[in-house]
Amino acid sequence: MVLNPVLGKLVSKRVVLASASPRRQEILTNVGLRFEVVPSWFKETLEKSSFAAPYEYAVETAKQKALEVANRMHVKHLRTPDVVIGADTIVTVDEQILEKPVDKQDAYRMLSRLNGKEHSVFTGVAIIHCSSKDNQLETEVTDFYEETKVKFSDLSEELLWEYIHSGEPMDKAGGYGIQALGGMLVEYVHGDFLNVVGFPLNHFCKKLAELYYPPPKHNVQHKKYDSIPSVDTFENLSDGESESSDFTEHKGASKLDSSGMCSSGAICNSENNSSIKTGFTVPLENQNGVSESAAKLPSKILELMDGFRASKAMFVASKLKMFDHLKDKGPLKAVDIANEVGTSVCGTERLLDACAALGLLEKTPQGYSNTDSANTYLTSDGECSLHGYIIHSNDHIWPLFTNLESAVKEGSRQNHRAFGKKAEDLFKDYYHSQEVKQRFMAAMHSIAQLTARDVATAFDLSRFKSACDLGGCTGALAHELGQIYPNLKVTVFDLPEVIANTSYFQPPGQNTAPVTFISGDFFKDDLPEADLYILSRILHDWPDEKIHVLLSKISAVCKPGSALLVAEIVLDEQKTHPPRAVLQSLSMTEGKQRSGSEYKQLLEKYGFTNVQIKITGNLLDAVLCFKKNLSP
Ligand SMILES: Cc1cn([C@H]2C[C@H](O)[C@@H](COP(=O)(O)OP(=O)(O)OP(=O)(O)O)O2)c(=O)[nH]c1=O
Repeated sequence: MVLNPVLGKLVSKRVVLASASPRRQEILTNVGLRFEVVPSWFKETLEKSSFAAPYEYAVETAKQKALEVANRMHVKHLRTPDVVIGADTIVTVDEQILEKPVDKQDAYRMLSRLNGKEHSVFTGVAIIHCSSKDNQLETEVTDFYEETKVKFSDLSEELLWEYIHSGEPMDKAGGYGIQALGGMLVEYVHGDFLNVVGFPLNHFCKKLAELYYPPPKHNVQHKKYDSIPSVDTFENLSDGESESSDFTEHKGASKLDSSGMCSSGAICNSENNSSIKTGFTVPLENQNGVSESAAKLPSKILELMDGFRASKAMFVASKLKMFDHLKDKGPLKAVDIANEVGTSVCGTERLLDACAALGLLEKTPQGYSNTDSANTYLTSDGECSLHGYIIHSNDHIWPLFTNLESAVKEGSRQNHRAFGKKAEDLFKDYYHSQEVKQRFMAAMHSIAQLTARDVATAFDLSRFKSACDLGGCTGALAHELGQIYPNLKVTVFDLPEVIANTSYFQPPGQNTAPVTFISGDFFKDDLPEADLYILSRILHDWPDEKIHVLLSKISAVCKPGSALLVAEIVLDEQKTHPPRAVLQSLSMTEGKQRSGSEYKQLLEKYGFTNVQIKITGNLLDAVLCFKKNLSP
């Protein structure tokens, strides 16, 4: 798919859409972009008269919306995003800016002004690349706008009021929605239709192309200075062709040279570029004007080369519970931590420095202390602790990955090489060793806690009265469902040895809705009755024969109208995104990761219909489907 290289650049980044507009969310979701939605709290109250042109107002508002979210996420939630996207749509007629109407009279005033005339719709967009240095947020703003001309027919008063009473105008700039009933008012549109709906997708992709795929420097002298992106079409972009651009990518940085110019020679963001970073590598020219690749920095490859060191440093610091010690007692010197943990002073110092370099710890003359992220995610009792999963990754997944070469050669999981045992024997360990069992459950619990809200809210499940989470382990998702849907009776169905160990993981306090735990084997035993069944992170692990047994059973107990909710990472149709899922496949379980169409096909095969897929942009996506009504 030709667009992949452009949007693909955002895949590994934490992207946030700073907008409550459902249209913007839909436009970006439809092209496969994964993002979080954090609506901006910025009040759209900039003084309009202070802007020379209406689009400047829209661009500035978009920028302020995005900056507010970037700052808030950095300060309050301590989750600095990589990219924040903000947008603002306005309608202008007779040099007046129209935003969203405040009431029906206001809508009437707006629509009357547009009646029978041509007007402009401007959307300002800001793309903010964020990074955190010494706990300070650093931002680089790229912004642009798009104009579309729209002409309304001559409309009667009656029609205008009928339209206003439909309620549609209220949350829309200019008081109309071209994508729905408002489309009937419109005689013609000149320009990008999606721009009117709230997001100029085409220009956005061109901007990304300009940022991530700057053309070679030798174009510089001859290129006209304008604000039009230097890459006009995407057709010529493919990952193969863009190899050199990959090598010149710098995290969170637009491609500007030290003069503030795009390497294309276009003045980057002549529309308004609020920060300019210097020192980017641009291809050098030799005396013949031919660009050389001497200065290219393969940052992506260097990052991958070192990635395993970074993972292991975090794993070992977690395993030695250094983050736990620092949470209780920090700041501490390396020698104190070494004494507490029983490690060498020099080794501990190196490990702590590595963690500081990775942004997990802060180092001051008083010693080392946890960053807020470390407190939240890396301590074993942190609010959203990932400790269990990290230990599982260190003890179980790491040894498997060190045998990846054999796994690829043989096409099978490498338990025998990694642990000196066959898969069946390892499974016996799981049965017999309390420690192994608890470690595994803690791993599942930490991931389930982190993903539960996304899964529980991916669809409106309020119509269901009872739900059964098959393989629901510690009940983390079940509790979240109970919180969100207080009338839902939730049951967790899992193996007896799992159910016997769930008490340790139950949330404290009486305020949570009760969850019922029932033990059984979902491949063999009768399933509890429910009108919503849930399979969260189950299907990707099992081979087709087992999935056949499981889905046949669920389908058989599901009454028509009952539903099945599947939570998995849904691959794109090319099966190369998101990378997390693709890399997980390398564990070589007998199961596999699937794309949206593969899930649809699979579920339809077992009598489910109306398959809906929600890409959450986070760790797990969700698929909801309904048991078909029996044919009459
Ligand atoms: C003209 C027009 C606007 N719109 C919408 C797009 C925007 O959502 C809205 C303009 O308001 P905005 O202030 O741009 O956006 P918003 O309030 O919906 O969301 P946020 O501020 O959180 O980003 O009008 C349509 O949906 N159809 C149309 O035809």
